[in-house]
Amino acid sequence: MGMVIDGQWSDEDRIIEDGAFKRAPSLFDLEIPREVVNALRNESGRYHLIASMSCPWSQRAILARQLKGLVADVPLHLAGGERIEGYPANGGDPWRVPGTDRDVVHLHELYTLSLPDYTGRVTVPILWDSQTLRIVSNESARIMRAFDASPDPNSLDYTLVPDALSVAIDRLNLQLHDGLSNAAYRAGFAESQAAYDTAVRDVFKTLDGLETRLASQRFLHGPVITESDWRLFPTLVRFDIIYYLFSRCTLRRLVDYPHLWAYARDLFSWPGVADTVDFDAIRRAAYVDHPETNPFGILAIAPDIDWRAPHTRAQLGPALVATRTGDYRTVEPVKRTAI
Ligand SMILES: N[C@@H](CCC(=O)N[C@@H](CS)C(=O)NCC(=O)O)C(=O)O
Repeated sequence: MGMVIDGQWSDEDRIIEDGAFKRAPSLFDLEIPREVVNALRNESGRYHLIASMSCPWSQRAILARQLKGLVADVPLHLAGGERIEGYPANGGDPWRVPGTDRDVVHLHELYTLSLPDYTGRVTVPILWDSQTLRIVSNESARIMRAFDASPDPNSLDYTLVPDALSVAIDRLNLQLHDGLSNAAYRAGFAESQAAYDTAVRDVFKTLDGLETRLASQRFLHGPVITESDWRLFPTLVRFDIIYYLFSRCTLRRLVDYPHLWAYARDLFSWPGVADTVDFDAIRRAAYVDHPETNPFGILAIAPDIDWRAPHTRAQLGPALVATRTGDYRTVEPVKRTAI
């Protein structure tokens, strides 16, 4: 896939160790300061989200932007297309860097504009400051938290990380990352049987645990929807179309888990959420953009499943959100504008 070393693009990769895929830490991974959180709305148009519809980590940021009503204030730019020198910024065409009169073709140029001697991977999502011309963050978890912390003046101002649940949310997020969301990539990119075996075991152990958990409660932490749910959702969306086959997670499909599958459709039906899902982009990026694992670029047919089928989860109780003052309210859906 390639990376940037001392400010220069290199086709070298440092992501496999002993046959196992190791996700590199994000370099721009500091807590996003309060001034930035406040400026997201107060200085509308200053911060830009660069993301890809195929990428689950990007989808987390896109979801938070959508759910927290930041669509008009934080413009979204979609990167994607054939990976030559990593992600193209605009499908291979020139792309004007927000805040400059400079055009770039590859996303790595944004990284080196921000940090000329950058060494690391060139990943999405990116939160870009068009005033200082710096990457504020390239870590979806940080971006989600910053978007969540921005009070929404046009809707019920709820938080996805209520104080009373924050420890449980952090703990579960970590388990879901290690045991499922990242494990699906460990399975897919494994270069040894042992690495694959470990990863795929983690994936299904985690899915089995989620199925039990969601049999008796509407969301991961009970009746209230939280960040953990929205971090899990992009992984579930991708399961049957890419992780099952492309990543060889072939023990079971999402649709084989009745509670988890209904839960995923419940989240999909949330206002604005379907707009964050591009099934075709997800499939194409996996099958066509990875010639090392799929040399003929043959696009597997999409499974015949209906994400809009009724989900019946309301029988477990109403969906609640947590206000910043700590009480719970039933959700009044707000129709969000398209992304
Ligand atoms: N820790 C990052 C991971 C982001 C990430 O790995 N994104 C993938 C796309 S799904 C990427 O940009 N990969 C390109 C590469 O590693 O070269 C986050 O959650 O924001």
